[in-house]
Amino acid sequence: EIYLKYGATNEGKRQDSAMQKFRDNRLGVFIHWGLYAIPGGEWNGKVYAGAAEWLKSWAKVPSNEWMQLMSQWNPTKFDAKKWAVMAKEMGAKYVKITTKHHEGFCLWPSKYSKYTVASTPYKRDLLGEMVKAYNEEGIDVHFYFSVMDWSNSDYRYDIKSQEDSIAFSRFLEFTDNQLKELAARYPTVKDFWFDGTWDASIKKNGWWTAHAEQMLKELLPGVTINSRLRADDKGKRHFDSNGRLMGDYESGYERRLPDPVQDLKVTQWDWEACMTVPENQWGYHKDWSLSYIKTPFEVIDRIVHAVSMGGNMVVNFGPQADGDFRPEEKALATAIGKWMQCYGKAIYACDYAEFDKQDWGYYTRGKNGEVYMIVFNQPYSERLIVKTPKGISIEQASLLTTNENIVVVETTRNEYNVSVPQKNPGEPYVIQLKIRVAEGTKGVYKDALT
Ligand SMILES: Cc1ccc([C@@H]2N[C@@H](C)[C@@H](O)[C@H]2O)cc1
Repeated sequence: EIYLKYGATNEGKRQDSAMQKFRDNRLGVFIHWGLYAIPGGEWNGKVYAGAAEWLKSWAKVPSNEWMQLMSQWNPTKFDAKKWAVMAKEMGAKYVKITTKHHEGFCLWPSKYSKYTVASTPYKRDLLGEMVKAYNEEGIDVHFYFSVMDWSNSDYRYDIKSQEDSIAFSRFLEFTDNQLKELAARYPTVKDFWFDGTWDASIKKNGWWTAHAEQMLKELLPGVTINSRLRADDKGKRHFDSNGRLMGDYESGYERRLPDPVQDLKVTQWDWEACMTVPENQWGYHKDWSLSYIKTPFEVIDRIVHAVSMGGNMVVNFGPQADGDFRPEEKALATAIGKWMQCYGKAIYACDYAEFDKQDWGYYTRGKNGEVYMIVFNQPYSERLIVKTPKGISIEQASLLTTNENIVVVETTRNEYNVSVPQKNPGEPYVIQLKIRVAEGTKGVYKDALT
């Protein structure tokens, strides 16, 4: 054990009601919206295939030139209520909003920066309108906040001189002020998801990351903070030098997921994955033909995969500069919502089932011990193999949507063939298992002598 002043503050998973709500929410929406939506991946006639919210970097645009985009910021089609209804109909229980991305443009009228909505043709407090509208739909609001701020001349990638150190301490004070401002203006916010915290300057100031976490938790009791903010005394990030998770949930699964067989360690802590629909695009990009666009079932697979391993999934949307969403994203939200309407019982407030994963799909476990089989790959054998943990047997199985009884045949100790539904549902479907914990029953099957 190394003594740490700025290491992990939690021992194991937080068990308070705010964290339980975070966990039970399971499905979130990411909203990446900023000046980058205006050029949409194109600069001076050249279209860049990289992340559209990084266009300033790809096209090497100086900050003062980039911030002139503010004069064009006028999302006349923005309607917070429509955005909230879209998230509601998708079945999202929370929304993570980019309050400020790396570019430094603030979606709220911050008094600590001149780069805010207040200094654009569309003066309104967009963040405030979104918070109100989502909350009115019963949707929790989480704030994405980029510490790295390309618009602030005090930002430093590293601390190599006394001047760097003085400038960066001014920058950290500016950041504290913005965080306090966000907490004061929008006290219903439930979470801060920090990004832009990988630079050496932050790793050398682990104390500040611990202070920022503590400050927000004092201002907003119950608020959750992601691991990505945190660096310990030695600059170790996410997990401290003693291997303990910092923050309240692991947030390293960005556009990737843990392996459901090899990476079961993630079930020991809370975690949240986030994903894009085109591989690289978080912000609005005008040309989605440049990369593969995931189908609704491919997005749903990732949502279920995360929940089956005790994690949350946040699906990204990149609104247009005019404040509307592209048709593909509206269609995706509708398709996910339709599926969640039928099968959400196997997702919301569900967790890792501790059953070994099988080829046909994923397991989740509900609050009352029921186990769900979410079937993505129905085998030609028409039998879904289930191997139960020692001492657990299957009592009964039914199709979640119709309650149709599903035949279960025990094939050997702790192994069963669960039949597929009479009529193929034609979409990923859910079988609910009623399991029995058989205390101490002697198995009827003998081990082979080899
Ligand atoms: C290398 C890299 C840095 C930052 C990112 C940001 N994190 C995502 C959540 C988006 O905000 C993306 O811009 C992505 C890749």
